[in-house]
Amino acid sequence: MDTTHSPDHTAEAPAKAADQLPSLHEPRNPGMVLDLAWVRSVQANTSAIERRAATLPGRRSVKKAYQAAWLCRAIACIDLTTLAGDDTEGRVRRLCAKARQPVSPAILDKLGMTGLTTGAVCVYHDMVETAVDALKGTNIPVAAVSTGFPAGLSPFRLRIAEIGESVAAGAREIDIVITRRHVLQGNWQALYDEMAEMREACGDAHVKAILATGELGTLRNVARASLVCMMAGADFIKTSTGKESVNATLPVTLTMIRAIRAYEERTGVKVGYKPAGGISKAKDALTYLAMMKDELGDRWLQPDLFRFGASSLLGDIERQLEHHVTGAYSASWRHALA
Ligand SMILES: O=C[C@H](O)COP(=O)(O)O
Repeated sequence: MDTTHSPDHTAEAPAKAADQLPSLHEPRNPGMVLDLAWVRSVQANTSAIERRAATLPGRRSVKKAYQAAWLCRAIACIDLTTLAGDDTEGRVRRLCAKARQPVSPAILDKLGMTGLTTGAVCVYHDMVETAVDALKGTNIPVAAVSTGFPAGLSPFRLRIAEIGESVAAGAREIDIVITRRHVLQGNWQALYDEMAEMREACGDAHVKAILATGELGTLRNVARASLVCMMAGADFIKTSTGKESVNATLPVTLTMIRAIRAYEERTGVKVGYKPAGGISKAKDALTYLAMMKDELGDRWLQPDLFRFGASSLLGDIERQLEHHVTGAYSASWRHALA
């Protein structure tokens, strides 16, 4: 896999504000036969990847109006998430209200923006119906974490059945978790078969493959698992459940998005990317967006190809936007839910 550095670009605003985003939809990833020779040939130069990841935040600086535009784009790409054992219908309905109107109308008005929503709402299967109901009249999809999230170790037939139930309940996106053991044992055929069967169970719902990268041991494993999941038809590859001890990181992101680039170069198919877990600061969101732009180009700054999996990021972005238009920071408790 190519690990050469892409050239830096001047940090500039995303071409269009969120309310002017065209409704883009790539054809779904049809997958391909498992190419074991390709998988086994993939390497990851860990020290080069870590060096590159370490320099990116320092080289990036977007200010003022550009920063506000980038932050609005980040909001449009958030899978606004609640995945807690004590989730209630009330919490999910409040989250959905936030997804419909992520920033106060007064702030949006000053930014000259309308129609901004999050990319999706992400919940456990049990909360899908509530979320679908709360989002009626919008085009915001509900994403369900199915397949025995977060460990993914329930009996396989139950994981497949859970996907079917989430789709029947109205989920338009399914975040599945892979069996880490298959990666750790280099059992690529088993990973491919599992992923392909899960994708089939999703039907028309788009499928995001959660790799749980913090449990895969090496960046080489991350790169190979990314490729196998794409070969088996994943529409998105996603870093983490948010429940591992290490979740989304920049080195993992570089590794995964370079796998996406290699897959596109070989097949012509664009697969989406979702970093998830522990992304809670606006400045981190900007770093991720800059990395997507550098490595994959502007097309991957759209919500059909890029999402943040995040439960608390929106609150910090909202504070930054409020600061941008008023010059003052509000207390973080004012943005408690998201
Ligand atoms: O998929 C999304 C993650 O579970 C959210 O993680 P977070 O609560 O650390 O933002």
